[in-house]
Amino acid sequence: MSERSPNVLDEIIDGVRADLADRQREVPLEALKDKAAAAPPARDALAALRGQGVSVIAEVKRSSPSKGALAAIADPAALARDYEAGGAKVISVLTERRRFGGSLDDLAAVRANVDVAVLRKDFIVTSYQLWEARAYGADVALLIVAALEQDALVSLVERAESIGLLPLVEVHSEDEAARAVDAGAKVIGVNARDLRTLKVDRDVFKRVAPLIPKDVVKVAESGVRGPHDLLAYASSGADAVLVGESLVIGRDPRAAVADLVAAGAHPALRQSG
Ligand SMILES: O=C(O)c1ccccc1NCC(=O)[C@H](O)[C@H](O)COP(=O)(O)O
Repeated sequence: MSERSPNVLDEIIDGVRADLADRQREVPLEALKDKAAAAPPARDALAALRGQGVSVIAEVKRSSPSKGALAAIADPAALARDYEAGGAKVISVLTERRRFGGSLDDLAAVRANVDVAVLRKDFIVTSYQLWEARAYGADVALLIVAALEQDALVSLVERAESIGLLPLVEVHSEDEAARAVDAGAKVIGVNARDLRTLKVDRDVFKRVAPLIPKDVVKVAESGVRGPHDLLAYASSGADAVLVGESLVIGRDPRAAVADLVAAGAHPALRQSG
């Protein structure tokens, strides 16, 4: 990446690379590929996200750099089942350990206990992590444009698709959206949170979404506190919203997802699925 001062995203990625080096020493790539080959086939997240209404992607999130500890989540599979019962189309599992308290075991536990597609939400910088994602059951993998040079982004999009993962390519600006489109992303997430500064600006989606082609699924990420935020994102063209914090800190995650799903199902929101 170009010369700039260190920021939160860089710090997270430094930790991710250190943990990754440990795992690569413990589990050779060939062993991971064997595990991926033995995993159940990937679920069709693209079809789920292209369905009627605004889809809800509900996230298993214990903590975050912006807020610290959010919820203990002793049983991520139980939380994911609640999300699914509320109508979530995809479950997002944060697998980063140091700042989010997640793990690949969380991912596997969630995938084994729901019937919907599951997203590995992490800071993916090598194809090894994509093989891990598939080996532990993920159907979708997050690729963050701000964390990748363009050639790396293109090659990770291709590698993800070649091993059966749907890449969700995350952007936070017009330039990043252009890079995601050039990389061939079928699903683009516009994150309201600037991962370098942690500032949340829900208007970013409104600015960036018009630059994304119509046939690409648009996911509005972060800052959804309830149905009113989903409706605002929907009015700017969101096909789906990705929600973490407000679900894990609430008393009834199933009802909270159901409320979002009901708001997103309003026939006036979308002319076609
Ligand atoms: O959540 C953070 O503080 C954060 C900081 C740095 C990098 C990523 C971060 N979060 C990942 C996400 O994008 C969110 O977990 C996801 O979009 C859900 O957001 P929210 O509903 O606001 O929890």
